[in-house]
Amino acid sequence: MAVDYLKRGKPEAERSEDDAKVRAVVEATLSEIEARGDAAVRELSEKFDGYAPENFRLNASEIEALMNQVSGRDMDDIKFAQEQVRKFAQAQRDSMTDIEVETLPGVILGHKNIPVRSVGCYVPGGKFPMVASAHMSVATASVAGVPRIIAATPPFKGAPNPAVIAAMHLGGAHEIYVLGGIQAVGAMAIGTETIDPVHMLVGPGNAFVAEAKRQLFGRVGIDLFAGPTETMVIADDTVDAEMCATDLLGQAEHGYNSPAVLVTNSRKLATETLAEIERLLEILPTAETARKSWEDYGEVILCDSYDEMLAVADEIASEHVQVMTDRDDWFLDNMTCYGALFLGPRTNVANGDKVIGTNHTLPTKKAGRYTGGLWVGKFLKTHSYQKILTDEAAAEMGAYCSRLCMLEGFVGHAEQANIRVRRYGGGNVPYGEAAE
Ligand SMILES: NC(=O)c1ccc[n+]([C@@H]2O[C@H](COP(=O)([O-])OP(=O)(O)OC[C@H]3O[C@@H](n4cnc5c(N)ncnc54)[C@H](O)[C@@H]3O)[C@@H](O)[C@H]2O)c1
Ligand SMILES: [Zn+2]
Repeated sequence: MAVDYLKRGKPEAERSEDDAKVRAVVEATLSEIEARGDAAVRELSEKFDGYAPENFRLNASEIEALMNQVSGRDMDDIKFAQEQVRKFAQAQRDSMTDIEVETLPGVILGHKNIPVRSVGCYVPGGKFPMVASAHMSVATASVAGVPRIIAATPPFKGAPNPAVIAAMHLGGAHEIYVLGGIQAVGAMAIGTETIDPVHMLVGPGNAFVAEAKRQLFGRVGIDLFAGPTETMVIADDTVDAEMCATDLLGQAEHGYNSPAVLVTNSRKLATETLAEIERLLEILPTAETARKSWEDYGEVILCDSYDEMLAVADEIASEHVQVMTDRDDWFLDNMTCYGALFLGPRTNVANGDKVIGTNHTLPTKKAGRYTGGLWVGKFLKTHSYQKILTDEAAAEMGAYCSRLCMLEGFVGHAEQANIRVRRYGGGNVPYGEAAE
């Protein structure tokens, strides 16, 4: 490919070194929680968040008091956003049907969608109190019909954040814990003296949270690998540098490690965007983190053609992909690896993050190659079942089954089939006489 990097981020080797450090911290911390439960959780919360109240779980009157601190306007905005998330989640839920089909006469196969019985929703809150993450996990779990929804978020500046707690409560959380990071996801998945373990963890978070979920996978289910935010802008000459720079920095501000990548076929747009980013970094109040992310992870990739832009974008598999070209729907039709697409200059990633109704918990670190984001379907387990209704079907399926079992040498398996051929088919077992 003839792509030209006008700006490159840190080399891959340095990125994997950072990952290895995080892996080691997470492993040690999870073992602590496993070994010492609540005591370890308390020490970790004190160490990382300077927070160690008598109870990490908020009681009903604490929740009410916090909700009372949220202004009417903020409350209405939170309700509006949750309504959009619920509407789309409900439409997606309605698209998933239980099925039952007769594949052969008398042979019935089906599947049922069953909600996970308990989930732990992590709502990030280290740098920013991420109110919207509560809609994405808690409200969506509630649309799925999860009977026990617990939610955790770190204290923000030393105390529970009223708007985040309000969103968790309105979203339908049954238990709310003010706990962050590895100790939050560890406690919810492993369980402690005071927290009943859940069956599945969901929600985004920083590198520590995402890695902790990854290490806990197997013991519990997880939604997906949703770590530090990534964004990509695919643009041509139909948009200007101010729009592209704004969209890149708008997501780079998440933290010190959020990749923002411009993929374009216009050298003019590429160079102007580089200059525009420098200009905006002088005035953006969150420039400190945005600049660090941009310097370490920002990239500007110049391509020769739209096909090449598509190939580069699929290879990177960015979490958010904002497309602003003369053929946005062509990208929708042809892109295969990404978290979510934001199509056309009127759309933007912040809409998706906060309000439009699609889920903002999305795959990072190339996880978009094998999964989409969190959605109502992730809270549902699809289980199959089968039944044979007639003697004829039992005998016919049994004959095939018996021979196929013996093909693999499974005599005990074959007997399961044979006994049914004898009882319901009235005939000889398929390998019967010869084998006896
Ligand atoms: N992929 C997605 O869908 C998505 C969506 C929204 C947000 N995000 C990401 O969520 C993240 C939020 O990060 P945040 O840090 O603001 O909040 P966070 O709640 O994820 O993490 C805060 C916690 O991290 C722990 N922590 C901090 N430094 C630590 C250290 N050195 N060792 C161990 N633990 C440590 C602390 O316990 C603290 O409570 C951002 O990276 C953002 O990009 C991702
Ligand atoms: Zn964002």
